[in-house]
Amino acid sequence: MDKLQITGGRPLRGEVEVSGAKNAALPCLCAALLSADAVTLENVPQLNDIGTTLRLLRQLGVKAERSQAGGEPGAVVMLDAGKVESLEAPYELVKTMRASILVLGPLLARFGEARVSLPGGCAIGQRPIDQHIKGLAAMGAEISIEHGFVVARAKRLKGATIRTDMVTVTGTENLLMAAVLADGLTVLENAAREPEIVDLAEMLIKMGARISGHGTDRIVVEGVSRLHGATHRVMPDRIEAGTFLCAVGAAGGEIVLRNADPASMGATLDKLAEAGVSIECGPDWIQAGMAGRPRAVGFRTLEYPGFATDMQAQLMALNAIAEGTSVITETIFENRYMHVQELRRLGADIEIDGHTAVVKGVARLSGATVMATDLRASASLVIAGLVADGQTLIDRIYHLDRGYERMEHKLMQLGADIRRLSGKGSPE
Ligand SMILES: CC(=O)N[C@H]1[C@@H](OP(=O)(O)OP(=O)(O)OC[C@H]2O[C@@H](n3ccc(=O)[nH]c3=O)[C@H](O)[C@@H]2O)O[C@H](CO)[C@@H](O)[C@@H]1O
Ligand SMILES: C=C(OP(=O)(O)O)C(=O)O
Repeated sequence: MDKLQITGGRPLRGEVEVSGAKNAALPCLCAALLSADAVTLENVPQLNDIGTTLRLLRQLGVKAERSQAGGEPGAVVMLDAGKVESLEAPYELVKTMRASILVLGPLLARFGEARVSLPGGCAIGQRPIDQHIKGLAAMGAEISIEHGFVVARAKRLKGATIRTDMVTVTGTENLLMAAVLADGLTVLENAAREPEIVDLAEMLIKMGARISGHGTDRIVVEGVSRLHGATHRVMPDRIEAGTFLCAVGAAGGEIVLRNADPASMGATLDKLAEAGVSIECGPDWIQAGMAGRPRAVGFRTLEYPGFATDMQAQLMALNAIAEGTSVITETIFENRYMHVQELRRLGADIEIDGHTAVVKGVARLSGATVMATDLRASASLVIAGLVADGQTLIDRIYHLDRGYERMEHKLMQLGADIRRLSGKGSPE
């Protein structure tokens, strides 16, 4: 398994390109299943999760080709779901990536049947899919759990008013993709408002879907009988961008992020400004600088437009070396503090009490060997490693590779002393 070796203490200086958003690209790739015509996606990041999704789509019979656009960051992916041969998402692929559940809505809506392996629990929490199932059942699907698979059938889905018990991002995406081909009107109440939902809705609209209210908590969909092909550019990754901003806030220096979407990053930008990071934004760029230690900033994770749970670990790493004490509350996932014990190995002073973490900023961290436990936990260890004295070795970075494109190259470009040590053996 690959490891990252970081020698800390260098400020970050220079420019980097933000990649396309993983969490927008994944549903957009699955949306290609909704049409028999070809769909082209631009600005698709090169990530393990994208590779897994393409393998899954190919297994279903979708023709999927990716090519690097000349001079453009990100890749172009062409998808043709004209000849879907299988309606089953197998355990081997679903177990490595929960977002595989996003094929359920499109397969059921277009083909009247789908079998998707149950994703199971994962490091950051239980993450059940009961709301996806409840919503599809409300649209008339017969759903059962058989041999570890969700088996769903419906001759044609019927529009319905669905109010999910909590705000769920992939739940909203699955129901939205199911509703676009359903018979009649669907109203999604308590819908997620994340920018990635808006990106997906915009792609579906280009394919001929009739959707309004995306970006609010009430999405209205008027079903159509078929969708056509389209070309769509995936939005920039607000979590990757926020991770680089936390890195410069902790390590110091001055960076410019290109191909960013500051409009989708309000809560993160506000918190970093509160921490003392100087921030200037244009329509698609962010300049951020930091001299000296940041100030501690408390926060609660919330659904969009609140502070994203996917940024919690990275801002905690910044707080670990800040002046003062911060109180952090994780409200979305029940087990998203796995990075804390690893940050402690680097010298951080963090106490956990239930959903709350109290972080007493320390003046210095010291390099050590640590283990990545999930995607954003890995990113927080990278940030801490950039600040720590001496060498930090981060093991199990396959988690990082799920969601960050060429992270070590981008950090190297900014002057960090970081390198990948290739190891043998593939992760489970
Ligand atoms: C691929 C993708 O876009 N992943 C993101 C998505 O995950 P994901 O869509 O899986 O997260 P959800 O928004 O669904 O989860 C929110 C909360 O609702 C619970 N829940 C959800 C669905 C359900 O049927 N039942 C249920 O109880 C979850 O366990 C969690 O506690 O949103 C999360 C919250 O912003 C992000 O951290 C993930 O990066
Ligand atoms: C938790 C995340 O992703 P996923 O939902 O794919 O596990 C994430 O992107 O931080």
